[in-house]
Amino acid sequence: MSAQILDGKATAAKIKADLTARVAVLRERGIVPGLGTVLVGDDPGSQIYVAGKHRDCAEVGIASIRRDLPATATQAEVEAVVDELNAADECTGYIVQLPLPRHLDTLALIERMDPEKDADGLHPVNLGRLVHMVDAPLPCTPHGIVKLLQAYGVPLKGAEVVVVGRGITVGRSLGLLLTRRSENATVTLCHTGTQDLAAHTRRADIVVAAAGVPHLITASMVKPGAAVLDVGVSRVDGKIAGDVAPDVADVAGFLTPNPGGVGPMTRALLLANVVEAAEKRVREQG
Ligand SMILES: Nc1nc(=O)c2c([nH]1)NC[C@@H]1CN(c3ccc(C(=O)N[C@@H](CCC(=O)O)C(=O)O)cc3)C=[N+]21
Repeated sequence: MSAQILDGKATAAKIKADLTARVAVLRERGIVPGLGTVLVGDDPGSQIYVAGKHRDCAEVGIASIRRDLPATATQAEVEAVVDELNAADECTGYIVQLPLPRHLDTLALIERMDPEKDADGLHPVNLGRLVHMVDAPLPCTPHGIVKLLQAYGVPLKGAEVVVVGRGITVGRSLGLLLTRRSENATVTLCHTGTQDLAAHTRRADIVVAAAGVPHLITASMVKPGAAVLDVGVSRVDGKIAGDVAPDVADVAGFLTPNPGGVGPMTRALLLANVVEAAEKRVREQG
């Protein structure tokens, strides 16, 4: 038996086609959505991701605004760029690429962003809005995971979901999305302090591996037929290694490829946040 592939690339392409149409409507009204990226330093992985985001923008008609700073940039220098993008009308949403060099205060920079321009959905105000269940830009990877499961008809209502990894960008916020009334899943959040990880994952209908530990999830840890989503992006010997071991394909019912799974969905939902911010601006300013 082999798992059905949860094709993130194909699902992201459909989302981007819908966004392209919405951007065209905005452009007819004289509004051009613009995505800004703030990249500090020269980490090769981050360079590739940022380049990919600008390629996606070009594909759907979103304007690109790039701000690249050297690894030696001071807190004040990055803050000045954040202030500039907060004020820039042509920038409807932006991200500060993570991780930042260690001498910078990441939370202080995210808090300084205009929450209405937070394309990552990671500003404390927007995470708070998510807790309160009011409208806000959603964190892109968790949102992409929910959209991908829905696209393949994987049932969420009543499902037992085990999320592995408690990072802000994925694990911690995914539980908030999946436990909304509209999704109604039951979520267990596992982390490095979890006593018996396999005992949890074996009970799960859906396993989301977002720990950043290569091949952490193996076949013996997965219930036959379960959906397994691989969020890991470790680099081992220059190749991307996910959190899910290849033999999981023999027991899982649904599986994301990696690359080609969660990554492209993350990028598509980032664009969605930018388009939605532009549409919201139109609604509010007429
Ligand atoms: N402020 C911020 N927001 C982010 O969303 C953010 C970030 N910082 N820092 C780094 C992580 C990582 N991340 C990825 C997104 C897409 C792919 C992706 O599309 N990967 C391709 C493969 C690309 C390749 O070959 O490297 C795929 O999975 O098919 C990967 C990784 C977003 N992140």
